[in-house]
Amino acid sequence: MTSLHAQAAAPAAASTGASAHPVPLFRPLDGIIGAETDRLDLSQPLDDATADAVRTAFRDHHLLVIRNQSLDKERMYRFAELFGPIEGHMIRLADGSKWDAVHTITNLDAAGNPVAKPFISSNYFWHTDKSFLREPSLLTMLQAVELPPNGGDTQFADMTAAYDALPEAMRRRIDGLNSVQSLEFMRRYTGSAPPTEDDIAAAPPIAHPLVRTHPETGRKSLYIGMYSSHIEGLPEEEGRALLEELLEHATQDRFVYTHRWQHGDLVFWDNRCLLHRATANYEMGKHRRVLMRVVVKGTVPV
Ligand SMILES: O=C(O)CCC(=O)C(=O)O
Ligand SMILES: [Fe+2]
Repeated sequence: MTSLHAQAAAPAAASTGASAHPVPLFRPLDGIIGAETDRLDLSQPLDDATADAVRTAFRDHHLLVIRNQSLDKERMYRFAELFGPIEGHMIRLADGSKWDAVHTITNLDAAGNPVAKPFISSNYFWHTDKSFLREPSLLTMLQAVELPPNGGDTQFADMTAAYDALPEAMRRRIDGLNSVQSLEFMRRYTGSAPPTEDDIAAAPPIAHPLVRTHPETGRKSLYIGMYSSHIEGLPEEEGRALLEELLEHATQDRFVYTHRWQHGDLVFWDNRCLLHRATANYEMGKHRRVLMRVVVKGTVPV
């Protein structure tokens, strides 16, 4: 938590005079996770030291908020690339086309009018992006483009803290178990349209560790959410009950940070150790909510 403050030099762009104790680039948010800064301008490429400071802050805080940005697709893509290769998308739009690497998520219909039920309604359930893939998403980045006057928050839950807070007996019970992640299950669970045969063929159900070790911090966290269908080797009902119990535990208020979007916010988070969900706390059929989105590809969970 504190290593960033000890190590990071103030970025050149932000230094306003020599100081023996440079002000840290990011300051922690007043929640369980996350840090923010208003001292970066991502419209220009970052120098190496600043890029390193941002990556270190990401490792330490798992969720970063960079205020006052207005990036085009190209700049957002370039910034996200500092964290790894950019993920392609399998989701098809109504006209058969696929999402661009940098795409938008909105509550707007094809004519640009707000609709009460947005295109991806499963985003309102706790999840970690693409956990049904062999190599699930590492980092998801959103930039506010249009916001409702109030609400439209995004929530994040800290799966490392949730794991640490489990009773010893439960940790012993779940260490070493695998959960099966399934797109088809998720669509049923969230009441969304069933996937096509092609979608299922491209992403058949896959087992991932229920307790995942973060490749950079070495810390264990729960790897659960709406794609988690059942537990390998357990009767289906027992596995479901366990998954529901863990999800309920892990999404208690004490593990959750609610991001109240401000104009100009660029927010990105670590899917390896956080769950997230959109919230429907605004008048969806009346106000526009548009966010730009890009995702960094991850590796096989261990
Ligand atoms: O709309 C939101 O607040 C979150 C959407 C989401 O789940 C995502 O971008 O992966
Ligand atoms: Fe998501």
